[in-house]
Amino acid sequence: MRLIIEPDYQQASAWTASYIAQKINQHKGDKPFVLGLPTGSSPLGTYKELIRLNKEGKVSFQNVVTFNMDEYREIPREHPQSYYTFMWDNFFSHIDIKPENTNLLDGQAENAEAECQRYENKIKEMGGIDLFMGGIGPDGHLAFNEPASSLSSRTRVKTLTYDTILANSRFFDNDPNKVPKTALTVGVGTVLDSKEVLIIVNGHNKARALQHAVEEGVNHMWTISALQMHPKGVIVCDEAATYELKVGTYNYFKDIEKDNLAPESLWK
Ligand SMILES: N[C@@H]1[C@@H](O)[C@H](O)[C@@H](COP(=O)(O)O)O[C@@H]1O
Repeated sequence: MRLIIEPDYQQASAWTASYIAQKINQHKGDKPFVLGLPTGSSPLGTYKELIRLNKEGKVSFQNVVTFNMDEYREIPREHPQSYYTFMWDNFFSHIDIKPENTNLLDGQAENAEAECQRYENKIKEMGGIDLFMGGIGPDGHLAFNEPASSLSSRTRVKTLTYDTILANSRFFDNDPNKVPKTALTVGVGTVLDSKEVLIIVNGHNKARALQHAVEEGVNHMWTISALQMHPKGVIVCDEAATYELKVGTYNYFKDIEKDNLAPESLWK
């Protein structure tokens, strides 16, 4: 696993966006580049940077297909807090992606199981995900794979924990009762099948999760820790998220990454 420690959120976002843009630009062949995407506040800075790079002509999404991680059930996709709305408001409508190349789970599907299977099949049809970007919750959940989710899980319906409902209530007038109680989510196994996985971890409230992800063993109570099993896992974090790491761990990753060219230098 690589751990990239950037001084602050803005620089972590710039690093992530440049890395993704570089991967898209390096992609060869007729097959589109397949990108997995998250919602939440963690990726917002990355989306802003990718929009800028797209507008400056440094990266194009014409040959990119996206799959989002998750979607709430119980609210229609037109709802201001649906992940569909989030993606169009914060990313898709600002870049040159073809609308038919964006994939999101249909949270309103009557047959949720069939919808999840359709999603898994579609990912397979596209040849798998080249790069899955993600964020994590304070309890280390990846997508909506709450603590104790199977680390080989596939796309399915999940019930949200009260912690997650509370954390996400900030988008629902701070009222936990307004937060959907269930969601459709890709599984940990779905994410791990991607050729590469990049997770953004920022802020003090993620420090405990980062410590478990990096320093503790693989454990279903911290589903992000499954990244340790991935041959190409990258975590990009800010300084604030490192506060629970041992000084030795922090110094180790700072040291082994110090000579690696930061991808943002490509754009200067
Ligand atoms: N399902 C999403 C996750 O995919 C996301 O990583 C998490 C953290 O969100 P934030 O980035 O806003 O802290 O929130 C939700 O629970």
